[in-house]
Amino acid sequence: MGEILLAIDQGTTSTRVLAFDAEQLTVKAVHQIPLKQYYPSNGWVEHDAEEIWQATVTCLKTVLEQLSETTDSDTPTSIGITNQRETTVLWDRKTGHPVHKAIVWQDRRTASHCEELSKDTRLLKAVKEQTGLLLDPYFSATKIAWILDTHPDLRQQAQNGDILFGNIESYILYRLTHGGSHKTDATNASRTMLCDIRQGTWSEDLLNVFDIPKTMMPEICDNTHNFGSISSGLPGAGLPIYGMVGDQQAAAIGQACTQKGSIKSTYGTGCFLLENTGQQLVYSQNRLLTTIAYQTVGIRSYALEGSIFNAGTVIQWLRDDLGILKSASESETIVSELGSTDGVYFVPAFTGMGAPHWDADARGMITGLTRDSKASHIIRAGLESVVYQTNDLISALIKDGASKPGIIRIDGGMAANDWFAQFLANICDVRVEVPRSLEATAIGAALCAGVGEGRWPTLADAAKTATMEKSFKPVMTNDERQNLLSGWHKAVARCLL
Ligand SMILES: Nc1ncnc2c1ncn2[C@@H]1O[C@H](COP(=O)(O)OP(=O)(O)O)[C@@H](O)[C@H]1O
Ligand SMILES: O=P(O)(O)OC[C@H](O)CO
Repeated sequence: MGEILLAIDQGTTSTRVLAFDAEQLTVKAVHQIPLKQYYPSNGWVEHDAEEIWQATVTCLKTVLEQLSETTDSDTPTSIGITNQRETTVLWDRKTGHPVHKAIVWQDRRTASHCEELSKDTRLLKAVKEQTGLLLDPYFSATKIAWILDTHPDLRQQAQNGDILFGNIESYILYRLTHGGSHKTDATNASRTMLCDIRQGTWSEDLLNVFDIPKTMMPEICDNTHNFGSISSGLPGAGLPIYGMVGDQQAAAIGQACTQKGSIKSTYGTGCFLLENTGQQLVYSQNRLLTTIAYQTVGIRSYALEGSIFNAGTVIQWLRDDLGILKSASESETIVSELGSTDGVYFVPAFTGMGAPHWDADARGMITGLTRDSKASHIIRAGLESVVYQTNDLISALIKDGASKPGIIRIDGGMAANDWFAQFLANICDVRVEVPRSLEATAIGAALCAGVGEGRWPTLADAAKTATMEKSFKPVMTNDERQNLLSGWHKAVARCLL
C-alpha cells in the first residue's frame, strides 16, 4: 500500500489536483480544469472564485477516484494547497459565497490610486520597510480597497464582520472546512502589502492607510501547519490540510532552493525568479521585491523576487489571438528553424511591466519589423522576450550585491521548451537546470504537507527528493550576447516612453 501526498495547485489559467507517491514524488494521478479569464476593461483581469471552488472539488473527486482504481491501494495521508498569489477574493462569512469577482494579480485598475498614494514618501518608505514590496496595483491591498470603496454596502458588511478577505488559498481552505478555518500562510500574506514581514503579522498601520477592517483578515500561519480537515460531504472528507504556500515559493521549495543563494525561475502565465537570502531580510535598491520564502516553527526565511507579468501569456496570445501558433509546443519547432529574429523585438507589456521597471501604464510593442518579417520571427521574438526579461532580473540581483549565479533551476509550462532553456543559458550566461518533474509548484505544496504531518523534519530535508533531469550550458559568445541585449534595451526604452 502506497502513501500519497495530495496537492491542490490553483494557478492563473487552471485548477489542478495532483497525487504524489510520498517516497519518490512521482505523479500517481492528476486532474486539471482550465479557468475562464475575464477582461472587463483595459488592464482589468478577473476570475470567478465560485468557478475556482467548483473546479477544485471536481479535480479532488476525480483524482481520488483515479487513486481508488489503482491496484496499489494508494492512501492519501494529507493535502497541501498552493495558489496564484495576490488575487483577491471577498466572500460572505455565512454562506462562503464570493461577493465580487476575484481581482487577479495582473489587474492594473488601481494604478491611479497607487500613483496618488506614491506622492507620500513616508508611506512609500513604510511599505518598503514593513512589507518588502513596492506600492503597486499587483498586490492585494489596493484591490481590497477598490472593492470596498466602490461598494459602500460591502464596506459596511466588512466592518460588521460579515465579509471576509483571503487570497485563493484562504478561500479554498474556508470552503474545504465549511467555514471552520479562516487562515493563510506567511508567504501568501507577504504578497498582500498588508503584512509586516519582519514579524509575520498584519500591519495595523497599513490596514489603516488602505482603510481595510482587520476583522476581514485571515490568521497568518506557518507553511507547515494544521490548517484543519476536509469537511464531511466533500471528496476526501477527514483528510488533514497540513501545507499551504504561494505558488512561487512552492516552486522554490519543490526545486530544493532551500539553501541561501539558490535561485529558481518559474515560467507559467508570468515569470517569477526567486533567490533565497536565508533568514536575512535583504532590501533591494533595484526594484526587486523582498518576500517571505517560507516559515516553519515561526522562523522565516526570505527571498528576493523579480516578477515579470507576461511570460506564458506571450505564447497564448500568439496562439489564441494572432492564431500564428497551433499549440504552445509548436513554438519550439518553429523557432529552432530560424537563425535569429532578423532584428525583431517583442516587448510583451500587455498589463504593464513588472520588475525592474514597474510601469503599470506601459503597453506591449513589436519593433524592427520589415517587409521580410514573418510570423516565425514574431514567435521567436516572443520567446526571446521572456529570456531578456529574466536577464534583466538577474542584472538587478547582481546590482543588489548577489554574486553572478552559476545555476538557475527552471520549471513551469515554458520550461518544457528546450530551445527556450538553451537560449536562457546563452543570454544569462548560466547553467540552466530543469527538474525531472516540471510540477515543482505542486511538489512544493506536497512537501509542506509532508513536513506538516511529520514525514520529514524540515523543508530542506523534504526537498532532497527533488532531482534534476536536464542541464543547458551557455554556448554563445559575449559579443553576440551583448549585441542582442543592446537591441532589447532599446526596444524596452521605447515601450516605457
Ligand atoms: N512548449 C512550450 N513552449 C512555450 N510555452 C509553453 C510550452 N508549453 C506550455 N507553455 C506555456 O506555459 C504556460 C502554462 O504554464 P503553467 O505553469 O501551467 O501556468 P500557470 O500556473 O500560470 O497557469 C502557458 O502560458 C503556455 O503558453
Ligand atoms: O499562476 P502563476 O503560476 O502564473 O503564478 C502567479 C503568481 O503567483 C502571481 O504572483
